[in-house]
Amino acid sequence: MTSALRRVLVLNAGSSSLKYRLFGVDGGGGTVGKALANGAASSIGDAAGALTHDGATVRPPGGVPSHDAALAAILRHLGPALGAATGPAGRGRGDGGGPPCVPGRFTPGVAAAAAAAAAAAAAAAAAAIRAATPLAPLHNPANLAGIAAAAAAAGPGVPHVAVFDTAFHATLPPAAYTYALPAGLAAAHGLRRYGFHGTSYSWAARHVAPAVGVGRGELNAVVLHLGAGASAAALRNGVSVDTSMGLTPLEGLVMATRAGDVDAGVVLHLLRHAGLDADGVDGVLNHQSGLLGLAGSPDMRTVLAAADGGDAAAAAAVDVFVHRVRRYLGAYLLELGGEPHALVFTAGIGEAAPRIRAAVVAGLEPWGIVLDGARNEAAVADAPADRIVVRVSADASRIPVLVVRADEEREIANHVVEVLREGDPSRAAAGG
Ligand SMILES: Nc1ncnc2c1ncn2[C@@H]1O[C@H](COP(=O)(O)OP(=O)(O)O)[C@@H](O)[C@H]1O
Ligand SMILES: CC(=O)OP(=O)(O)O
Ligand SMILES: [Mg+2]
Repeated sequence: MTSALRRVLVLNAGSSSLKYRLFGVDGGGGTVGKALANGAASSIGDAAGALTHDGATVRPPGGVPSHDAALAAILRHLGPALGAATGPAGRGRGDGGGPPCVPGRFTPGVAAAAAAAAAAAAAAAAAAIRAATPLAPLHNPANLAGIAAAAAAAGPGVPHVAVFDTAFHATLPPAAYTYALPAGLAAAHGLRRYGFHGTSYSWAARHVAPAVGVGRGELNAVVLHLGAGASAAALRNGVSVDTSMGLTPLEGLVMATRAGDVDAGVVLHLLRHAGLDADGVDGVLNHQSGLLGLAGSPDMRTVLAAADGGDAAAAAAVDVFVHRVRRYLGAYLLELGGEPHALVFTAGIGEAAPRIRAAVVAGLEPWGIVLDGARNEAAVADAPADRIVVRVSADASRIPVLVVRADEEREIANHVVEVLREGDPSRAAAGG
């Protein structure tokens, strides 16, 4: 059965991006192989929005207005490759045909979170994902559109798999996932911390463990996923034991447009005294806050450049961003007993902003964290393109500081191959 699995198309919708990758599958369906096509829509909703296909970038006038528009453009571009991969309509995986189309990274419904597994995205699953959209309003609609559009493009008989961004955090202990709300109310509404960016943490664990010479099941690490959406996680024995995002991807770190942690009293104050209703508060906290709210741009590159140019608000935004990351880093170092195998930076800012890395670990030498200035400045731009883990700490650092090139698309494909190899998606190994 699995020998027919030849291609996996991954669609990965972030809050500001829609990345895609078409993978070949090697070893009779067993392992994810070469990327056959690769690209992204970036800065969606911004005038600077762009589409990149296999390294060539085009900037449509006015940008890329929405995830729907991004998806349409990507499928238009992929048309020939998809056709070649799927063969005539109706030829599915079972008869030598096409790719499972894989819209990735959903937030689950409550039941799916408890089951903690990647799940088949049949119509019922799509309905469950739709029902969970209030928990991930920035992500689920884009991924649901991905299912529909990919189904239309690939034709019948091609399996679709949803990989849940929360599944990796199914191991959170109750002390970490419980909100101190009335227990009955919390149970009735599924109010608990779920955590997100699981695909990225799963990828980081897969590669950091061998890099520091331990088995994946032994790895203790603090991982900082700093992208447009940002979160932190503490991994003990290879699994998540704490994370900064909560019921929704709004809690925790300062993000591009999301506030992260605020006193819940702020919400009440805005409702009672600022003339806002629930949608208005949603708009403020999810879309107008974070770097955008503090500094006028959601893009850390712009904010850093403005800070360099003497913009006090931009400099303050960087300080708030870093302060919040350090608060979680300190907590997670304590939680892991002070001596994890690694401190890991990953995602857009984590990979490409040496200054942010340096600020996050400044003064932590007494805690065994010593950056190497030159390595930090060079990473990861100067590392070979196929190097996933780059060390930026000094040799004397008791805790290695590593930068991991995030590859959520390949990790999604890894999970898909695992799911389809199992045959029964509901028995899939937790991941994503
Ligand atoms: N050289 C850089 N310096 C600082 N920030 C960067 C750099 N390159 C990218 N970023 C930031 O990374 C973020 C995007 O990260 P990414 O993980 O791709 O986001 P998404 O959550 O949309 O997947 C953007 O906010 C951008 O500002
Ligand atoms: C879950 C989440 O916030 O994702 P992203 O960082 O892609 O916005
Ligand atoms: Mg992301």
